[in-house]
Amino acid sequence: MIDRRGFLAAGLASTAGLAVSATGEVPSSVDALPTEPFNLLYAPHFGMFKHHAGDDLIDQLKFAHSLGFRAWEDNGMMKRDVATQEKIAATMSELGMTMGVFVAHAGFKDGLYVNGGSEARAFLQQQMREAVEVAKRVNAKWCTIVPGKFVNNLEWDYQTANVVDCLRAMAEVCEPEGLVMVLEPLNPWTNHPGLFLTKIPQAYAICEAVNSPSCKILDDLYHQQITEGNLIPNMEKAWKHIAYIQVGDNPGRKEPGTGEINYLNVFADLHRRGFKGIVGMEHGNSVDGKEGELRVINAYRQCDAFLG
Ligand SMILES: O=C(O)C(=O)CO
Repeated sequence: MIDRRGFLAAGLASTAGLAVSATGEVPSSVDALPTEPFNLLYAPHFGMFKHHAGDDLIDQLKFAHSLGFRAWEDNGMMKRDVATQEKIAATMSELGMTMGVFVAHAGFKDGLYVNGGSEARAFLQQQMREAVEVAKRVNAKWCTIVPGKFVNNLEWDYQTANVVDCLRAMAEVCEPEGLVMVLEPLNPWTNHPGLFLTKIPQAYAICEAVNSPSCKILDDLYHQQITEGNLIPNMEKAWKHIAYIQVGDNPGRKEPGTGEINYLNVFADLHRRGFKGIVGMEHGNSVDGKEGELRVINAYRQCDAFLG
C-alpha cells in the first residue's frame, strides 16, 4: 500500500516543495516535498516511512527513493531470510540506492572481546564469515561492530589489547572480501552503560592498532554528542578512520532539528570534506504517523540546504 502521491505526483512537486522547505514549515503532504536527490547519502531504515508507504519493505524503499533518498540501512539484515535479502538488494540496485550498515556483531551482554582468547577469536571469525555472505548478497560494504562490555577484574590496557586481537582476527576474514567493519562507540550516560567502546579517540587508537582497511569507525553523532560533544573538531581529528556517520538529535534521539545539534553545519562540514559515504538516520520520528514522517523528510531537506 503506497500513498498514491508518494510516487505519482512527487515528480511534479519539486518547485513548490523547495519553497515550502525553505520556510521551515512542515508540508501537509508529500506532494509539497522536493524529489531531487539529497546532497548527501542519508539512509533511512525500515519502518521510518511506513505510514506513507505501508508495511511492504520494497514499497518503503521506493517511497524513500521517490523523495530523494539514495541510501538505506538495516541493522537487522542478518536476521532476514535469504529471499528477502535478495529482493531488497535487487530493488536497491534498480533504484540506484547504496546499502548502508547492518549489525554484524554487537556484544551488548558480555565481555567476549575484552577477555579475548582463541575461542572468542574463532567465534567472532565465524560471525564475520556469516556477515560476509550477507554483505555479498545485499551489496553492503560496511557492517557495524559493538565490541561488548568491559569487565572490572582486568586492567583496562589488557582489555584494550584483547579487543584489538579479536578485531584483527575478524578483519582477516573481511579484508579479502572488501567488507569494512565499522566500530561504533556508544554513549554510556543515556543508552548503554557498561560498554567498552565509548569514545572516538579510543576507537581511533584501536583502528591504528588493528591497522586494517577493514577496521574503521562509525561515528554516531547522537552518541558522541552525549559522550564527548565537540563533534566537528573530533571528526576532524579522527577523519582518517571514520568510514560511516550516523545521526540523531539530542536529547530524544529523533530527527535533526529536535534537539541541540546544528546538523546544517555538521552536514556542511561533511560536504566540505568531500564525504561520499552514508549518513545513517538511526533515530526515531519525533511525531507519530504521516505527520511525523513529513517532519523527518522536511528536517533533512532543511539540513541538506547547506549549498545555499
Ligand atoms: O544501539 C544503539 O544505540 C546503536 O546505535 C547501535 O547501532
